[in-house]
Amino acid sequence: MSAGLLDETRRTERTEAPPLLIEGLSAGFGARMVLSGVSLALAAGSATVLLGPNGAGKTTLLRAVCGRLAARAGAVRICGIPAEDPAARRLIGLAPQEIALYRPLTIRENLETFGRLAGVPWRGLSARVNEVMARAGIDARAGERIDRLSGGWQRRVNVAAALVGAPRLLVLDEPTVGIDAHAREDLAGLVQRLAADGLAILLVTHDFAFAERVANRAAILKAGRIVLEGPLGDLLAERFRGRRVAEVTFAAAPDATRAAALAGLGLAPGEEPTAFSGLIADDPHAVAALIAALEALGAAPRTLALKAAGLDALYAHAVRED
Ligand SMILES: Nc1ncnc2c1ncn2[C@@H]1O[C@H](COP(=O)(O)OP(=O)(O)OP(=O)(O)O)[C@@H](O)[C@H]1O
Repeated sequence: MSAGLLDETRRTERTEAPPLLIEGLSAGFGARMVLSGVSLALAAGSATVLLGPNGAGKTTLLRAVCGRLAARAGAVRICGIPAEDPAARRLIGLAPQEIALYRPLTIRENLETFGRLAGVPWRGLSARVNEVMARAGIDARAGERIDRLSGGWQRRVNVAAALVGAPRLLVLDEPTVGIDAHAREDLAGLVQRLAADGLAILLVTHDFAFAERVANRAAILKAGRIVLEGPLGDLLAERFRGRRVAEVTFAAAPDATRAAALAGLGLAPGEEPTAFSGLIADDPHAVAALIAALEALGAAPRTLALKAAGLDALYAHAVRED
């Protein structure tokens, strides 16, 4: 086979290989293993949210994906290329949690710099930067310095910087930290467009509402293992068919005894001390029975709302289960 044909064959293999394939990955630091037997595949055009409690190993997994942590067992491949190969690194766009931009430089200057770092040749750089700015909706302010931009704009540029090298896999680490609702909507739209363009997206976030807007798959990591993974709609249907989430608030925070009694009714504490929620059957009798049980406890609810189980319920369910 000629060298040219071999190159062509390799290229074909690479384009057909999934943007991210993790198989049986175990990795850690020194004697401490953090990830055990993690497998995950991301197809082109899909967006996967990776969730997990603090310390579950999300950042460690991202490090392995970016080739910055060697596998003890298993493998990570980017479009078929081992993650530790520099060629794989060039196929990944990473938008880190901390805004990683040159503050005194303009948007355009930042993107040109990131383009050079990502190996974009000089000749195509300007056109590539223009294309990315248009895609990210930031071209109108191309000449403005980063330190003059709002948090929301800085986030958009942070994502755009990850796109200049024309990656196949985009990794977004907590992209909604520090931005307002409007900027969050803009960002959600951008991520959806990027997935529609064929990028594979790996999103790490604690922002369930954002994740629900943009992700079509979810993976939940707990103590270094994937405990749940699949299409979001299927995961929700499998676990919550015929049930809804009842969100209850009380006039005052229940004491420990009453909280224990509420737990007995399947109601777990929410973020506010007066808020509790739990799953109930999706029928009017179940609601009436819950209200009667609460009244019997002397804990008549101030409000009771029913909603479809979403990613937050799925996460709570998966993390609680052993
Ligand atoms: N450089 C390191 N050396 C030793 N242990 C580490 C190192 N980095 C992380 N760990 C440990 O690995 C475990 C997983 O950490 P990791 O940061 O991957 O979790 P995480 O899911 O990203 O958590 P968080 O949501 O808090 O960011 C933790 O117990 C952490 O202490």
